[in-house]
Amino acid sequence: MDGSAEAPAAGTVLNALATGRGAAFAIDRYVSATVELGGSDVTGSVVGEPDADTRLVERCVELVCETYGDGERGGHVETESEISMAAGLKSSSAAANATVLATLDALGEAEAVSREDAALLGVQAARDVGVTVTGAYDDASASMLGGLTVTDNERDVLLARDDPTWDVLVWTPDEQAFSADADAARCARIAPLAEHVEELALAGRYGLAMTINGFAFCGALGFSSDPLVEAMPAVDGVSLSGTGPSYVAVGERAALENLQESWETRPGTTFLTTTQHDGARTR
Ligand SMILES: Nc1ncnc2c1ncn2[C@@H]1O[C@H](COP(=O)(O)OP(=O)(O)OP(=O)(O)O)[C@@H](O)[C@H]1O
Ligand SMILES: O=C(O)C1=C[C@@H](O)[C@@H](O)[C@H](O)C1
Repeated sequence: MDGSAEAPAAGTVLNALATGRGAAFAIDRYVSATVELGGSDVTGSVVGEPDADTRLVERCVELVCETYGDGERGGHVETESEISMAAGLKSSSAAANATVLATLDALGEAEAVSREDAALLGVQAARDVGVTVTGAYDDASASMLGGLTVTDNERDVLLARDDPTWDVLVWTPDEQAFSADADAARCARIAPLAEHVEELALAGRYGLAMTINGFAFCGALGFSSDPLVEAMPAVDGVSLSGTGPSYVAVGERAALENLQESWETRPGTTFLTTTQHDGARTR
């Protein structure tokens, strides 16, 4: 009983740590998962990361087997990622989505379960193992469904989904920032700005929404706003992604290539990609 799947990473339009409402968009970089069911224990590994914390993906396998299985209890999950962990690019949501779909694939149930329900199992797993503040259904839904989603993470409700087509530039500094360690109390102080970002996003003004989000959350979480100022006004939108440390900019390819020359003088890595519209899939 084997299964495999992949799910895209994502960037942020609105960080949900201020109000519980967030927005994210899928990008064309992937986390893949392969699952072999059997035995009585669930184990996990991450290719190239022998010390990685695998509790999230193991919990995903357990929850899928409990919910949709026929008595299966054990198995092994291995993930492989094109993006760094704890970089703000939603690798946890993508790993959870890929693992949930791969486990459903192994059970022969991948087509019988809605993508929203599959994403919600990953959200539950993330809450169970404590790697999220709000549950991050914004990140999980963008990765599972593709495109851009706006969600209420307190009620786990999808408020809107859209398909903007952008080129995307990402800069990931040489550091990690785990979402669960973010200062949620400081984020709550900027709630009026987050409410404004949400209104803009629900009105389809994604670029301005994400740029205001960027300045607000750089302030709240202690990241530099210099990369945002450098990016404006040539791009459609630019923000800190998630709880950092990555920054994402969206817009026209030529403007992003110019910005890449400036961002890549900083320590870390940059890459150009695009929005992704199809979401997670079995392989
Ligand atoms: N590729 C992966 N494979 C397995 N587990 C992963 C993977 N990526 C993330 N995780 C799990 O998610 C945990 C928390 O990740 P974290 O939320 O900090 O990262 P992120 O999703 O990259 O960041 P953000 O939510 O800011 O985008 C990790 O400690 C790990 O347990
Ligand atoms: O852990 C969380 O709840 C979150 C983490 C970040 O990715 C945020 O961007 C997201 O909106 C919520």
